Amino acid sequence: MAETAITEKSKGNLQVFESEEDLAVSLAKYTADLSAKFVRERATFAVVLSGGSLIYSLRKLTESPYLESVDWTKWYVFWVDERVVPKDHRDSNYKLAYDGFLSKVPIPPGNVYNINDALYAEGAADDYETCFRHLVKLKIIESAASSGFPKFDLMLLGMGPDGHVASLFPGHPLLSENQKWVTFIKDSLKPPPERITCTFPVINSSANIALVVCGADKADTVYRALGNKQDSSDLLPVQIVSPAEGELTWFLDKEAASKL
Ligand SMILES: O=C1O[C@H](COP(=O)(O)O)[C@@H](O)[C@H](O)[C@H]1O
Repeated sequence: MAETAITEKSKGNLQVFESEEDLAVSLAKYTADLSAKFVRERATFAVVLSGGSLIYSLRKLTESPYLESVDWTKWYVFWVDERVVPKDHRDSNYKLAYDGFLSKVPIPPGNVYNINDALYAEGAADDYETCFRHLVKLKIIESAASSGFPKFDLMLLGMGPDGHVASLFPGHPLLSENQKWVTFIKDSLKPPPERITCTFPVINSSANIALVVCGADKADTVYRALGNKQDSSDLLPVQIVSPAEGELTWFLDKEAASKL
């Protein structure tokens, strides 16, 4: 394993890998270890997925030894964001995750909570929030003691080259949404324009967040987020990721970290 650096920063734990392949190996172990911990402690593991390149980086989890050793029956799966398209559409984050991850591991289908693709954006966001509230009552999702927002065990986030996370884009008014758990956007600059997204209070209530970022096209944004020169005005979405009571771990390949 060619891990080049592990350092502690106020911005979270930073892990930089020689290659995306090494990153994927480490991400699988990190996720499997958290799964074992939460299954031991509370008999469930509530995991939130992103779309995009993150799904490819989860591939090692679908292989030995994790395919056999992870207690997949205890997993509950959610999405941090989804595009308002049918779930068999090529832009669907559900389809991406199903094809690249979920179809390869024995998670009970009833534990997979995709966003309702039969509803318009507003309705789908409300419906997903209602689903979260129900599962918090059932204690499948924990509740953050201080805020009452849902506290997922693990949130696996990607980051776009512009610094967006989930469907929370730079400069968008939704960055300051502080009441809703799930909301919608109809003017995403990255297509498709209509999306559903968890809000920052939900993201930042997570017990663990992994920010998984690969590729030279993201190096400038990673530098802006993690480099020494910090500008607190006009924060990028990725700079707002800061779990209040949880742990943030950055998984970077060396291209993404090349400007640090
Ligand atoms: O549109 C989206 O983009 C981000 C980042 O994707 P990536 O391919 O650059 O890693 C993704 O995390 C998000 O879920 C997705 O809807």
